[in-house]
Amino acid sequence: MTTTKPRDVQVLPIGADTTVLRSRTWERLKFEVEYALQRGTTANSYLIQADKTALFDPPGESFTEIFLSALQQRIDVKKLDYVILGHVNPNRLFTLNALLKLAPQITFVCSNPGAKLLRELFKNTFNDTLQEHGLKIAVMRGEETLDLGNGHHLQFIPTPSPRWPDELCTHDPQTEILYTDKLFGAHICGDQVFDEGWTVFGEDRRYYFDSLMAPHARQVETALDKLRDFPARLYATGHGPLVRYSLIPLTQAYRQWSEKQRATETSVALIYASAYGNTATVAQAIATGITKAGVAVESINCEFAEPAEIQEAVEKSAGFIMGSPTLGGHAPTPIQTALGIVLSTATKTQLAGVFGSFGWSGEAIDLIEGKLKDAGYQFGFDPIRVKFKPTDVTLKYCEEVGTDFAQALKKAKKARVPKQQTSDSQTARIEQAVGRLVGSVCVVTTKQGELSGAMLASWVSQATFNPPGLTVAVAKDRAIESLMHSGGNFVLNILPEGKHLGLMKHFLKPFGPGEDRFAGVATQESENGCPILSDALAYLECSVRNRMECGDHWLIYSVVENGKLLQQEGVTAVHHRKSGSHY
Ligand SMILES: Cc1cc2nc3c(=O)[nH]c(=O)nc-3n(C[C@H](O)[C@H](O)[C@H](O)COP(=O)(O)O)c2cc1C
Repeated sequence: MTTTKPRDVQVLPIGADTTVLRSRTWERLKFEVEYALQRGTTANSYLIQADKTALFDPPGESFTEIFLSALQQRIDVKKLDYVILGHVNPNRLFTLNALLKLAPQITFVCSNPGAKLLRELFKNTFNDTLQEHGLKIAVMRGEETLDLGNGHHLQFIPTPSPRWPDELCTHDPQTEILYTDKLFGAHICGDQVFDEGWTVFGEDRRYYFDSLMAPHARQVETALDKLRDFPARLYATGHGPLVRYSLIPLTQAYRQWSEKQRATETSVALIYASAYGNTATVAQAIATGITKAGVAVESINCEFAEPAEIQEAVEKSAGFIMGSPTLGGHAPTPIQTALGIVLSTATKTQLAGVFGSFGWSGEAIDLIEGKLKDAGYQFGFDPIRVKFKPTDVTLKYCEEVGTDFAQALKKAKKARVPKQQTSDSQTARIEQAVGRLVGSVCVVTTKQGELSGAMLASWVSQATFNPPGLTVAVAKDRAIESLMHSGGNFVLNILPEGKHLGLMKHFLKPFGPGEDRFAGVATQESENGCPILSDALAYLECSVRNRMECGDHWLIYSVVENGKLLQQEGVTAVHHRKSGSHY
């Protein structure tokens, strides 16, 4: 999927006086879970040229130069009136500073928390520009409007969430374009600007939602309620295709996915603060791991949460995890306040966890760990200490930690709830019958960059002749699941009858987060870069084409691109079971 195409800016008119400028990268932009599908992304900016000129969401630093050059070919940047910010982030600052130097008259338009952050970021990073030009900011709290002329009388809708406390959507009644910032996006790069044939984006949109929105599903629902009042022909998203053809199904899907999170019985309160985004990135990876195990996450950004909100989230959760950066040898004040609330609210049966990003000493993590330990809480995992920015490997580790944490909560709950005396001779009969389905004993192996994974699989079946294809059912909470999205490669190792028990035992044992699944196992590398088990009967090199969500599993359809018999003699090991409710 990766290409070496250079970054560029794609420009297209999309409505009266309105143009989209899509800063495109075909490569993974950052080491954050949301970019893990590696399909590149677009940072979408928009320009309205009416009596006044407004620019929405200039892109981050890696695009500054090409973006400004594309912009200057279309407008006289020196005359730009407004820069509207769907959210403020440090990465965008570089471009904002360049714009301000070119056009000191610019008024920035953002929410109240956005304005605070913008001032702080300029003060810390570009104080010279601040001193020279000052910073004109129009704060939009929801009542105010901005008239650009020609009917572009903009209305603003604050949609705060723990991840983007300053998020601000904008509605233009003239074009009926709703500028939705992070909502309804996808990290995918291509020539297609709109979402015609939108079902092909289904997997990317769902992945984007799961990694970015699911941990604050409650706030997503509030945002949907607010946005419902604004007629929209187009969602002008911050990333990926603009939403024109799937307005209704995508909005419904967001509603449905959010409700599903909220209806989940077991939840984890994920309480953190993050000055520069690193702790937030770790929090996101942990949250992804928790939600994929079927446990909900209630994210709390301490800096923007009321004490009552923290208390309520802790009270209703089965476990809590706290994350903090270390700044000046301390945990930031909001973390210290939140820790006090947690200590006075959480019961000792609630499982705890601690993480944080630090530079050199990491006192905040020690402080939280020490206080929780002294108070007698049990930890679901050893504190995660990340030096500055997490790497790909660290994020995968955090995701697996999150999954294990969620599984421990589910196990504890199961132990507490007495087994229901279900009638159910009928159920038992079905399970016995389903158990008579058999499958080949296989091991799925994969390697992507520094990340690798393996899983014993017997729910494997040939699915097509042309192209040669097969399906594998992968439980949603499997660690390998996140490496088996469309475009990903794996090897299916088919084990020989009689010699399969050793490998079966090895791959069935529980692995800790980040543990090497191949230690002590003879392997060689396949053409697609994944491990082949040397003792397999045969292997198939597969490429994932699509995934179907089926209850607690993903059914993954893949095309076989290469394969070989490793042993001429021998037959396939077959897995016989007593019940269809177990593997
Ligand atoms: C002003 C400032 C003070 C810092 N003080 C410390 C410190 O005392 N000890 C430490 O380990 N790291 C320190 N750091 C490094 C941060 O902890 C590190 O950058 C971390 O990744 C920030 O996490 P965040 O992105 O979630 O805010 C400091 C960083 C800054 C900018």
